[in-house]
Amino acid sequence: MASFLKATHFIHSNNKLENHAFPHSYNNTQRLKISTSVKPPMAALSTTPTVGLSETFTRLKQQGKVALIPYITAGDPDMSTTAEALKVLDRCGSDIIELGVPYSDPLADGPVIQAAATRSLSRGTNFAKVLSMLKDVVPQLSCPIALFTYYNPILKRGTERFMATVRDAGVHGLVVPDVPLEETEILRKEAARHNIELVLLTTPTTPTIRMKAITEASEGFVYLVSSIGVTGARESVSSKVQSLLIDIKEATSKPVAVGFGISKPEHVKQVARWGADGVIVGSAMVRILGEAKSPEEGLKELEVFVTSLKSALS
Ligand SMILES: O=P(O)(O)OC[C@@H](O)[C@@H](O)c1c[nH]c2ccccc12
Repeated sequence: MASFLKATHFIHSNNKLENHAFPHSYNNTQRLKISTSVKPPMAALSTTPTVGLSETFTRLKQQGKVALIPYITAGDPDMSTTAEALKVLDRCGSDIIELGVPYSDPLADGPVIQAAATRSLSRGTNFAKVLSMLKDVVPQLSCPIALFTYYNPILKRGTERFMATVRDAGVHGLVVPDVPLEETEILRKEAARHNIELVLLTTPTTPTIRMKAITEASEGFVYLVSSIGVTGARESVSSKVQSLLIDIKEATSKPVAVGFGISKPEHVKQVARWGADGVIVGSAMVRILGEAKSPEEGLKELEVFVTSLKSALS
């Protein structure tokens, strides 16, 4: 519990989101061995076997493409719509999907995602239900899933059991925003052992030395938070992102995806032009599903929206 309290305190007191870094506890060669020797059980049933996050970026880079990474909250408006939404997003060219586990105290989220989490929880969504939905749906997807969760569900289950469970559901990546890097060592170790790529975040206020440590420890990609504050659509993307991307790319050859406030095809184009390897769009997707007149309408609107973002990247 202590580490969770410290983690939440970290966000409250600094009003920012980032991870700290320890030097890598395992190297790339070891990592490669892990990824080739451990095959995801669910992917074997899939028509198009999914590859992990970093491999997805490698393939896209070879084609000169930038990854489109939508985020949605599981269980909003209901779990079967989430299952359908994952299929729609996949079919419309998403390269990775970030799926959020709803949490009652989502410190880093703005009003749209907070409201989605509240609705989802009030319908009875819990971690087990999200995982059982994923077990069904992941074999039908061609793109990998990065599960987004606050630290609490991990703490409750224990890191080892948590990683085994999410891996068993076919999840490839994990984003945990409320654990400072100093406390991610066990998470990273267990994630690597279960072939899960643990994505770490850096923000505009992260000092350079710390940013470097974060890029070194991050797996799959580096998540560049475009602006301080909480998630939510914004009018424009801060032009600071361009220089942040230059700095990060000087520090690492790992792919960098930008998120926070990206909600329009123009934003996506701009961020791609600045050299990002991926763009993450959350609140705009969540709003569509949450505000639609019916789940069917929401899915239709989601399809139109994600298609417009995808074509902005081609
Ligand atoms: O909602 P936005 O502004 O488009 O940002 C992406 C974001 O939704 C997703 O990655 C995310 C949802 N909740 C978070 C909390 C912290 C960091 C990232 C996230």
